[in-house]
Amino acid sequence: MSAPTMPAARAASAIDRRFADLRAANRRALVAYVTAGHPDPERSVALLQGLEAAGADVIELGVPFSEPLADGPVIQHSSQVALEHGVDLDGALALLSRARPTVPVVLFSYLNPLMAAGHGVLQRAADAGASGVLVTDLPVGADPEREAWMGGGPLDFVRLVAPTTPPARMAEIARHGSGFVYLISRLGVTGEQDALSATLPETVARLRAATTLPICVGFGISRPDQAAAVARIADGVVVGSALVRAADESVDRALALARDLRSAIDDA
Ligand SMILES: O=P(O)(O)OC[C@@H](O)[C@@H](O)c1c[nH]c2ccccc12
Repeated sequence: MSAPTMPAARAASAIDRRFADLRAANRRALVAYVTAGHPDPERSVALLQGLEAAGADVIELGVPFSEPLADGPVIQHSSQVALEHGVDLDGALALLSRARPTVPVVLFSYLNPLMAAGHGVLQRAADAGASGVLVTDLPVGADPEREAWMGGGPLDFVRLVAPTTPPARMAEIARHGSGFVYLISRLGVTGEQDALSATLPETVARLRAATTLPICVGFGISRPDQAAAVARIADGVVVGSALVRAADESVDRALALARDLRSAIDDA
């Protein structure tokens, strides 16, 4: 059984508008992942506020979770640190509403914290300033009722496609999402890699044929040259672990990396 398709008449969201503006300017998005509450709540707010000026077009705000199974060591550690600072889903929303970044924010969460928070959580997230939600462990068709909940609320529902996803399934996934489609560049967990997957351009082309949504690629992109290579084939470049690792040193380090990624993407 598959989940209901997104309503066709959905009004343009902040994410839609951002990608439309980028397309009109022939630019690609820098999508910056940070973990809420990492390296500590104060610096997390500073990071959220600084990322736009540093060139981020969309922020993925990770909700700290005790079993982050899709995440590699850098993001796992950041999640642990944030939890030690007492930042959970409610804490993440509180930090977001304090920071109020003007770029669209996608709340990145495992299903469990959202379930535990109950039905009003999507509206609370929207009130705190989120424009979208991505649930890392809720694939299309897995749980139509919960998917209808996620997709039927005030937030864009961003879905994940893997390099192994067959073309027909890519189209189905995209139909059940909104905002953009997140293409995982390779199998495995999050984390920096020396080389991009050689088959990435073909995978992006296949996804392109399956959807009109913007395509953002993440997993293993950490350096400006890698970001530039992805910017030549996709609509957006997601960088997580490299920014989180830089934030372990300082907020300035992370913002400097964001600026370097931005200029590489613009020059691509
Ligand atoms: O860390 P990387 O390799 O740069 O990849 C981005 C990734 O961290 C971010 O989008 C993300 C964080 N946690 C996730 C869980 C599933 C999918 C994606 C993610």
